[in-house]
Amino acid sequence: MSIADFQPAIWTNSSNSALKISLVSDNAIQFSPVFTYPVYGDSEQIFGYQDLVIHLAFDSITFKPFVNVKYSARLDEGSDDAEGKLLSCLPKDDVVLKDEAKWVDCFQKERETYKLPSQDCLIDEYVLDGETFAVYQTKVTDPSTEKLHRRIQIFSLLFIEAASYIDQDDPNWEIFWLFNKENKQCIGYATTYKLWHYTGSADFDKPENIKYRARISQFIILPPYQGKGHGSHLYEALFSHWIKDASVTEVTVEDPNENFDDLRDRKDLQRLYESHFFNQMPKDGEVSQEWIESNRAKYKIEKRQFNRLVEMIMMHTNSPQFRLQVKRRLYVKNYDSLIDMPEAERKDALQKSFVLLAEDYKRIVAKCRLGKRPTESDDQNAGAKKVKC
Ligand SMILES: CC(=O)SCCNC(=O)CCNC(=O)[C@H](O)C(C)(C)COP(=O)(O)OP(=O)(O)OC[C@H]1O[C@@H](n2cnc3c(N)ncnc32)[C@H](O)[C@@H]1OP(=O)(O)O
Repeated sequence: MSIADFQPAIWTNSSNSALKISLVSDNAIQFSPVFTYPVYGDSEQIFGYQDLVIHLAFDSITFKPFVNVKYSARLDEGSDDAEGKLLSCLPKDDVVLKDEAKWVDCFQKERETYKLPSQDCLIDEYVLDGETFAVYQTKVTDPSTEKLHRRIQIFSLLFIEAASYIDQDDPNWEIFWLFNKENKQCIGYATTYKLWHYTGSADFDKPENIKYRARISQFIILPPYQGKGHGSHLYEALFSHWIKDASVTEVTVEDPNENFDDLRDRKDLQRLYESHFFNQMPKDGEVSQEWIESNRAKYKIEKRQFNRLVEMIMMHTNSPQFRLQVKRRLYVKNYDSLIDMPEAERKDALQKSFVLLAEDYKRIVAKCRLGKRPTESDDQNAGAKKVKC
């Protein structure tokens, strides 16, 4: 060994690059994780190996897991346990290690008896590119999907920031599953929870009137199936389901990221457009918070989101009150930081936030089918930087 062989850098691997995930059907589709810190720690590094590759493969139907860790050299002392750390996030005694033929044999046997959840759990179906996809709702404890959830939940850790495993024994957790109905492949899933919503003593005294906020916790479309409209369909299926459920007062989302926010904005706006809400908006003057409150309940959209949607509609319909409506809300929201500023500085800060927000709204509206074709300038705005207010 030369001196260079003892330098820590050559024994240090990025866990995001080393981990290769595959979904296997007739062929294998390989992709990389976005986050590995829940598995390998905050630095997302694995020490003690050269040329480290960690193969984590799943059968695309049963999700039977397979792990094979390969490297050209490993330090005898002080190296991380690349395999053990990954196994601790996968269901115990379920993973096939190294023996690929055994793994293929196992999942092929499982496939023979593998079933989708029962028809009672079916809440929606749609056809995309000639194939039928179905959304099923099950409790996390449901025996029909419990095993699948234990296997697939690592995708939440690897693709959703700050995700952690949900309590597998708490039946209040529900999962909305998206499957390709023809080949039984799981396309994605959303974990959800209903939180009790106190709506006053009258309802409180009658258990049959107890209300809930439905919260989307983890929402994922598996990487090979993204960008085809499945996320939009799954979100719409969840929302339609809760609109019909009288016990649900509103739909909330836990810690959405930018991509999810985009999808949610587009779908919420489209739904309001299709229910002719745009025509019901007050034509003149500011849209009052009382009006917003009385209308948002009907659509089960949470307050901040509904305010933003109302503003997007005002912009889209060229309401002369759009600017004032946005600035009023931003002023109230940022009151503590704005109040101590000199007036000119305050106006400038509000104007800058308004311009950024309006650009963002244009970008979102341009992606929706709201009865007019997107213009060339909409397309240019589509690349605008995203700022959430
Ligand atoms: C609450 C939370 O969990 S927040 C975390 C959200 N989850 C994640 O970030 C995990 C990783 N990412 C994902 O799971 C997915 O990418 C999601 C959930 C964010 C989006 O799901 P997708 O199925 O990719 O969404 P969908 O396909 O409906 O829309 C995404 C894009 O595809 C476009 N699209 C929709 N249908 C089609 C189609 N038929 N052909 C081509 N493009 C399409 C949409 O216009 C959209 O475009 P954009 O990227 O410019 O906004």
